[in-house]
Amino acid sequence: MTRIITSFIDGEFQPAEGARLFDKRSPVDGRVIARIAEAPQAEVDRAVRAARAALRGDWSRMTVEQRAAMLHAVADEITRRFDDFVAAEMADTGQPSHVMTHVFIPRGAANFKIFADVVKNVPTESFRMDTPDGRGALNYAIRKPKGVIGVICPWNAPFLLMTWKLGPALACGNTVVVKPSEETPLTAALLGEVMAKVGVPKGVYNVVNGFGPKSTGEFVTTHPQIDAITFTGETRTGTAIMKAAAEGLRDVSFELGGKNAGIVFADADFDAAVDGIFRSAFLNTGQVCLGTERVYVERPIFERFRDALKAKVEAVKYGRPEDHASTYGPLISQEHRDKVLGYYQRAVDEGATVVTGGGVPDMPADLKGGCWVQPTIWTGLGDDASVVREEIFGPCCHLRPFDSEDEVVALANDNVYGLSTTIWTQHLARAHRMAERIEVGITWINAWFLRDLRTPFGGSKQSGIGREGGVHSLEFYTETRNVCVKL
Ligand SMILES: O=C(O)C(=O)/C=C/C=C/O
Repeated sequence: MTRIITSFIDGEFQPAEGARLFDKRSPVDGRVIARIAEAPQAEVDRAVRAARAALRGDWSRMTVEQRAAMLHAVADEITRRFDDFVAAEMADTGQPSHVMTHVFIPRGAANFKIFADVVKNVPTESFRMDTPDGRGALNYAIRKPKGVIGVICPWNAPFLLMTWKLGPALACGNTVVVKPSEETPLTAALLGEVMAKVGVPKGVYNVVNGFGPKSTGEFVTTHPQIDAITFTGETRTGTAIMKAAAEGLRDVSFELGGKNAGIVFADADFDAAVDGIFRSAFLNTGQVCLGTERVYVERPIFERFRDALKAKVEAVKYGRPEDHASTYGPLISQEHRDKVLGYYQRAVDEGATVVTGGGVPDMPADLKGGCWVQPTIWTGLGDDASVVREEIFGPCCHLRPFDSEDEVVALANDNVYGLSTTIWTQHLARAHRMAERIEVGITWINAWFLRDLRTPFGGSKQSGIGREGGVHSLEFYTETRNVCVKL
């Protein structure tokens, strides 16, 4: 019997009777692994009303300490059900177990803990002012929840990215209506079980599944009782959400697309740089917004680096995620696979040298229905080639030699996106100079995807709006009010 996932509203999963169901297929082999209830407008409205009612209920009467303790309890329950979350995310995404157990799922608990601790320790400001009568006045700021937050989640790191938004949203006393990607509904549903188990007041956490335009996503972002919208995903979708948010003047927090540069200088720790660029280009089958799709290598080591990266790519092990020997998974869907293969073809049409990959692997019969593509490396393209400029969001990268710091800074900045960069050099001063000059939100030096959750995180240019992380998240998830008392 195929599992049915329904909306989670006001602390309960909704009945499936009468719901319009759509298939969730495994990216590994194409099998239907669940049927998902698409939430119509009326159900989204019920979810928003439940979230609004919860704002005025027990949740709003909790002290910061009580709310923080409850979020720690959520984190502990996630940890207790760690294997269930790993299994659900593997089923949804097809990504190998080590990616889940070492990278994505541990962040679920961490994202709740960090913000439970931030809200307990963050100061608010106060100013004592002098007045003509000599008696003065006292100003102090207070932070209030923003209200009902619409959380629109992506499919590439579903649980990590959903909880990255839920942690601060709930820690600040808001309530949420979550719309997972239609590709990856399982962990959001599982989190509903956790919220109920922990005793998070009904209506604080609500989940409605469905699609984007003219479906659940649009119903959430256009709902007049949604006070703010946070979204991680493609820039084009972000633009549409921002237009919807303008009606009613709702605030937005966006982490959007990227065309991130990897930069390797000849003095880099060679093996570390090869490993780092390999991870940044091919982890999660290249489906990471922070991932590297264009690699600039200082000319003296270009061929050696190209050959070393090629060897690592050709050593990946395709396979089912639950098979611990697997080191490489499928793309999320046939639609996305077609998009990536379209870029593979365009690269060849534009004259690329295909160093490795460029097509579809010959999979065993039981996996032929999956969304598999070969990890791919190109060289030889001009700086205006589409695979050098446009976000592909797949397991591919273009390598280009460079000769100077100024040249590679100009190359890295020559893009509409500005999310992240990973730079490999042992020249300390140069590393800091580069970090100053490259127009991105996050720069890693001799590292990639190394995350301190207290730091400001977000994109420049068309890679996003706002910064989340540590105290920075409070700017979006609270309203700051000033009180001035005449003494
Ligand atoms: O590490 C994070 O907090 C985060 O947002 C990662 C984003 C990955 C996007 O694909």
